[in-house]
Amino acid sequence: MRIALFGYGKMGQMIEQIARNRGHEIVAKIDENTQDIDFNSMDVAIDFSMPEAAFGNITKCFNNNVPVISGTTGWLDKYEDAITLCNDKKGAFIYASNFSLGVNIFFELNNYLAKMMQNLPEYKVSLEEIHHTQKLDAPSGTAITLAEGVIANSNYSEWKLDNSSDTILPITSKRIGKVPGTHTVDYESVVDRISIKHTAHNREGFALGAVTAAEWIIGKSGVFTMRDVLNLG
Ligand SMILES: NC(=O)C1=CN([C@@H]2O[C@H](COP(=O)(O)OP(=O)(O)OC[C@H]3O[C@@H](n4cnc5c(N)ncnc54)[C@H](O)[C@@H]3O)[C@@H](O)[C@H]2O)C=CC1
Ligand SMILES: O=C(O)C1=N[C@H](C(=O)O)C[C@H](O)C1
Repeated sequence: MRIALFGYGKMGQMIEQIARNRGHEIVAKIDENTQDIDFNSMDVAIDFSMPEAAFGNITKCFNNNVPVISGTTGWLDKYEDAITLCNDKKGAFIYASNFSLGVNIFFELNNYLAKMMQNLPEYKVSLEEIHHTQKLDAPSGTAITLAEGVIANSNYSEWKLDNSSDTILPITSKRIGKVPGTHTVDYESVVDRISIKHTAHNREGFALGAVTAAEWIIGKSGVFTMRDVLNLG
């Protein structure tokens, strides 16, 4: 498979390593200075760039009939526009706030736990995410997906950073050293606490998930998620 990397930072470099080990070819490494892009040279694009760059990169790929795997976070105000364009162009698209197998299982667990806790108002929910100090967006995309999972299965109506009430689900973001990504969901009552936590030890899981998604999307058209790729039901 001929892969073009949109963004060749920490994640782009990790994806290159995993993709080569799986027998794929990296045909382009695109960054903010790239002038000419040969879209005919690629079978699939993987975008791990920056919040302000992601939508433009995705748009160019759809306009050139290239399937897109999108891992960049912090651009979701334009997500619906990306879906519309993908459908108009009969393209293929997967966005995931987190491509790792472990986090996608964690998402399922989070939804299940939220359903079980739905009618137990004595438990207050809160989310915490910890990442490295170079991270540009807060809260993390993963924390937003977790919050959306809780909200869909509870009486909370919205999430906010560092702000809570009976209807506002609080998210706390911490930036510490080189932490690859740690997410915790807490249910706290006066008598006890239930916590679920995912800790990434490195970036390999994110990169492997993105390459697996790229392998999976070849030959398909439509908008998909990691639930489809991982067959999580
Ligand atoms: N969905 C997931 O599983 C994961 C998502 N991420 C997200 O991926 C993104 C990238 O993360 P890192 O690699 O750690 O960041 P990074 O800062 O190390 O790399 C970003 C790269 O994007 C490049 N870039 C800037 N403008 C560009 C443009 N117009 N086109 C192409 N490239 C451009 C920069 O030159 C830089 O090298 C972030 O949004 C992060 O939150 C990170 C890890 C996992
Ligand atoms: O920027 C990162 O590093 C990460 N970003 C993603 C996010 O915002 O959730 C995924 C992962 O936690 C690492």
